[in-house]
Amino acid sequence: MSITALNLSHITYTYPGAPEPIFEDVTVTFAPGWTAVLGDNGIGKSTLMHIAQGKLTPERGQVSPSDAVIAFCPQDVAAVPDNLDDFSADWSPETIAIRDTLGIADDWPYRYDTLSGGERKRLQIACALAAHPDVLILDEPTNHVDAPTRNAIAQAMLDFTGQRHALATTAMPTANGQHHEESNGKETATLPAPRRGRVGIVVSHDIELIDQVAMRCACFERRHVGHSNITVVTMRPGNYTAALADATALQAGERHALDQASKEAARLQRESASRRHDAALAATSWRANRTIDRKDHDARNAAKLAKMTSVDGSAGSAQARLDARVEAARQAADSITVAAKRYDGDLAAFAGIEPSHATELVRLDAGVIPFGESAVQVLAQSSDRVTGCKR
Ligand SMILES: Nc1ncnc2c1ncn2[C@@H]1O[C@H](COP(=O)(O)OP(=O)(O)OP(=O)(O)O)[C@@H](O)[C@H]1O
Repeated sequence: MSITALNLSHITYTYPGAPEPIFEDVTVTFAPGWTAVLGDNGIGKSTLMHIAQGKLTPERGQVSPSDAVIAFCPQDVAAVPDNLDDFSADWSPETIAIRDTLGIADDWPYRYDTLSGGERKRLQIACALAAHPDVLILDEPTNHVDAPTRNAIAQAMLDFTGQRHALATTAMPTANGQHHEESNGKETATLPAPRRGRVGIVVSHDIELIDQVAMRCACFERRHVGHSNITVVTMRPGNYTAALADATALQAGERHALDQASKEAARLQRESASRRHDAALAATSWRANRTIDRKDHDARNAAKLAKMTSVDGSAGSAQARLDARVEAARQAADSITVAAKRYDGDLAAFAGIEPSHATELVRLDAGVIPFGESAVQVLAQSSDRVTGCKR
């Protein structure tokens, strides 16, 4: 069978006892050809692969098509392939081609326990390929293997999707001392389109492998939106190098957009606070006007102007409009998602702290603010004077 894609739609999953879901409403489509799954340790790559295979059932969401044949090759080389016996007896042309590409010696299926780690890995992958799945998931297939083995694995992966292409070759020794022509990984052509409706998914941190085989990268990322972090999966075209360039450019743009939106929200907030302050002063001045000397025309005119600009209805509605703009600007800033910061030991950079250039940090109305057993008293007409006092 051949499939058009493996679809994971609106997946939500929480491990039993975990305080929050590891995924919430995650949707990702794996098209034919190889997709590299990238992301930090512990972000949930293996978990999503278990959901794809049906080993874990999501609380919400579906995997389709439900009848796709999915083979999984685990990271652990100790895991003996389920179909090892079938493989040992399979001498079909397709399986012979797989044996040749991966340099599988005839006796290997009969002595799995005595094989080296790299040999077991090749045999595990050969068995998974020999099952002719619609979807093949490889979990870290090149951990602890040498360069010739990695290149043999890459070539077998490309054969699976019908994407073998011209690579320079080197001789790879097998356990029997035979020499086997294998790729040295130097690509001589760009990756051709897959010729079969077969989906390959490789979870890997091996940049060289990903650059050799991947048509696209499913990037698992923690994203900061509003006031929380969520896990999203972003599909980026191309191999690791292309996906990294894409992600870097996008992140720079997002950070810039967030900075601009945050600055605009802060500017409007300052303007709103300043107008409130002016309005409060004007109101005070208007009340004081009653006691201004009749002959002090300057003072009386200033007080009248203050009333007109601040305490009448139009000033009130202008303030309301400004407050609405402040709220809209805040919501705009909150809706921008950016890559969540990772803590690398630099607290100022992690928390986004930088010295303020403002001459005024806070302006408080006069009064007393309860503060635990103490209180903070703000003196009238002196926004720069704040004193602490016992209640
Ligand atoms: N059975 C489980 N019960 C509870 N939590 C689990 C279980 N299995 C995994 N986790 C947690 O889920 C998170 C994701 O794990 P997962 O193995 O999917 O990550 P990963 O991206 O594949 O990591 P790595 O790159 O290190 O292999 C981790 O924090 C892990 O501790």
